Amino acid sequence: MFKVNNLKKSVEGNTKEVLHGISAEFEAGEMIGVIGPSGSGKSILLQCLALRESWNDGDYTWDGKSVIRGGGKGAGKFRSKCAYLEQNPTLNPEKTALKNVLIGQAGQTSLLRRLTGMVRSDDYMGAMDELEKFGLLDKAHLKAGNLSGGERQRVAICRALVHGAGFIAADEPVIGLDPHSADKVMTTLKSLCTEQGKTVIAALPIELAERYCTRIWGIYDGQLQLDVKGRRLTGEEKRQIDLA
Ligand SMILES: Nc1ncnc2c1ncn2[C@@H]1O[C@H](COP(=O)(O)OP(=O)(O)OP(=O)(O)O)[C@@H](O)[C@H]1O
Repeated sequence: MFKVNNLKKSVEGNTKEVLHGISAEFEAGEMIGVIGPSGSGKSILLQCLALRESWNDGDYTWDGKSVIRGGGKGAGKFRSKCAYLEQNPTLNPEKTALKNVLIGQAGQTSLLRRLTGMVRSDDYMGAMDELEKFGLLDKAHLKAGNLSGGERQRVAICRALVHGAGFIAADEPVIGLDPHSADKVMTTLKSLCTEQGKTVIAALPIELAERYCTRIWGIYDGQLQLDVKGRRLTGEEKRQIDLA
């Protein structure tokens, strides 16, 4: 179980608090859609939960173990189990999809590996297996720069999994994609939860959160205003987070 208690985060030299004490518990296998108006704190919350940002106050535990009490970046073994997917994944456009998967993401794999690109043959097989699972085998040897947006996002998901992510925070992972590609990415994320017991927390438009997620968090002004099962939200619920 993951538990976050009274998480507070300030920016601009700690002069502006943007998360005002978020508390929640969630389980492995959940797919949580985070919705809320622009500037409400969705991205920064995801970055804290994926240990890409430090926070100022509050505890965060995984199965009762403190990730870093009182906030902090770089919680070693925990950090390598989390992946953070950005809107436009940072793949090296000059390297193949396979190589991008193998080398890994900053924060999840060592700098040495990313600089030298050195990998073992087991890793190669693992990466090819993962690419195949997501229907990307025929793209493995294409340069990432020549892939579509949806394919790039799915390569980034493969990369996260190959490097051991059990927890994936995704910041608007389908923004700018056509509906078909968006559906493929969302289905991929959902299958990680239902079939592999991974945990996904994604900032999403309401309609996608309602359609794909098992749970919905509504953020308004740095606070968790809404925490409900994944379903169509009522007008009143949308009004609570100013999305009516
Ligand atoms: N590095 C930073 N420096 C200063 N302010 C920041 C920083 N990061 C975030 N903020 C502020 O924190 C608040 C929350 O930002 P965040 O990006 O988390 O919002 P969001 O809900 O993801 O918005 P959007 O939907 O537009 O992406 C905003 O007021 C934003 O301006």
